[in-house]
Amino acid sequence: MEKLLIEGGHSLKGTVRVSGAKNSAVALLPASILAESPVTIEGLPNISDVDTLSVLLEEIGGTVKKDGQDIYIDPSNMFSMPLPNGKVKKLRASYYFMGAMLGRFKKAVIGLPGGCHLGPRPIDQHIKGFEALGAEVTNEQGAIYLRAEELRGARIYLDVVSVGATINIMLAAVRAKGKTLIENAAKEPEIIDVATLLSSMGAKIKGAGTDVIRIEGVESLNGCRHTIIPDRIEAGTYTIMAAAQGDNVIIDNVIPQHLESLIAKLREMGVSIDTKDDQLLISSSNALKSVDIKTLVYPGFPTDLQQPFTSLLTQAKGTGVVTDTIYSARFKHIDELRRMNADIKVESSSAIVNGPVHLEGAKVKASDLRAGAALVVAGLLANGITEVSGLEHIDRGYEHLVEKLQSLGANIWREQMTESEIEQTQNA
Ligand SMILES: CC(=O)N[C@H]1[C@@H](OP(=O)(O)OP(=O)(O)OC[C@H]2O[C@@H](n3ccc(=O)[nH]c3=O)[C@H](O)[C@@H]2O)O[C@H](CO)[C@@H](O)[C@@H]1O
Ligand SMILES: C=C(OP(=O)(O)O)C(=O)O
Repeated sequence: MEKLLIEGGHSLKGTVRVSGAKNSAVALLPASILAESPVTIEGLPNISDVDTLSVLLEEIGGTVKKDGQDIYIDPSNMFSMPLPNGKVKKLRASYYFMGAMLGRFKKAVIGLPGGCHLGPRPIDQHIKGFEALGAEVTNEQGAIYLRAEELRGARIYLDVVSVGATINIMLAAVRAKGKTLIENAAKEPEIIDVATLLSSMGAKIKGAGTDVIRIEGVESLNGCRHTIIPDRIEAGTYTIMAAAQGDNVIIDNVIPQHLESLIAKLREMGVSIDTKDDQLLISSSNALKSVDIKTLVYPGFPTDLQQPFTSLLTQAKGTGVVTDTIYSARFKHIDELRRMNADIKVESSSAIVNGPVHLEGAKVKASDLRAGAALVVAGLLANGITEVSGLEHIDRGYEHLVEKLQSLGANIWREQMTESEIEQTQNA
């Protein structure tokens, strides 16, 4: 087991290239199950969630070959094997196996998903959608059983705007008989990316990226080649790091429109950001002013950037209130930031951040993926050395974090943990 060490205070300068989007990748890979000939996905990030899903695709009979950042999946010999436990529990997105296997095989047994502990992560809207399409869904000892004689198109209104439910229902509905309407659908760019892959496979989908998606089911889907979109959350994380500690940083391979809410908030704080076709240029920031943020569904401020943004707010003058309306308990990073001298308190679903403070290096633990990103932002700013454990969370979503930050001039490295350190973090 490794830990991350960061010596704070070094400015960041130069160009960092953003990888393919984790939250697209985790849906595109299960979507390949629906094809009956090979699918190639280009530009996948090298992260552990992609590795876990690749192994799951092999477990159900797929042939998976990785070639750098591209992946070739031959789904022709896949079958509906139950996946009740094990790797399924390692990540949230294993729930996309439900929609994809239901679509192709009309049956699936999938364990309840894992992923970051952000408070309750219900899947009632996914199940409501599957049932509307004609599936019988039961929960037996922690696994979801889905069966259908046939899937029939339906009109499905989502009670909450959910990325996961929108994608999962799309995956099943592309193979249902007739027309499906998903109303109050989520509009995140990752949904458009999955719809683009499915359309290249022969699916008939209109309206992805709006709140009404229309799908006309087809008899079969074929293989195709697809290039993934850049990761807006990784891009946003480096943009926040550049705002915190940068001296002319270029974020390359971005779709700037995907980050409008973040860019607007950073500008409001006094950060100078220029946008080009596929780049963001962040000049060195002077005194930062506090702002309030509220996480919302896209195109609102993303919940996944709330945690790293909180670390930046510790450097701003005044009081900033961070409210998470998507995951109201996504504040496990706050105690760790306090260890580093941050002045933050949590009240209900908000964190109240007073700044500016001098952060101090400390031994801290990443409780989840973006909490880890928040601690790295803080470590880059802090006096002395910050040690971050819980790297397995960060590795789920950030490709080559250490190398990318080193190339920008950060003093950051990984070290093996001793037996007693491992014991301490496990008991913490
Ligand atoms: C809308 C939103 O910001 N979604 C984020 C959410 O997606 P993720 O797919 O995890 O969450 P959803 O978009 O599905 O859920 C949004 C909200 O709806 C609730 N819900 C969801 C499904 C359901 O069946 N019932 C239900 O009540 C969730 O508890 C949550 O409060 O986390 C991902 C990982 O951090 C992010 O990349 C997504 O951008
Ligand atoms: C919480 C996240 O991932 P997951 O939903 O896969 O746990 C995330 O991407 O910030």
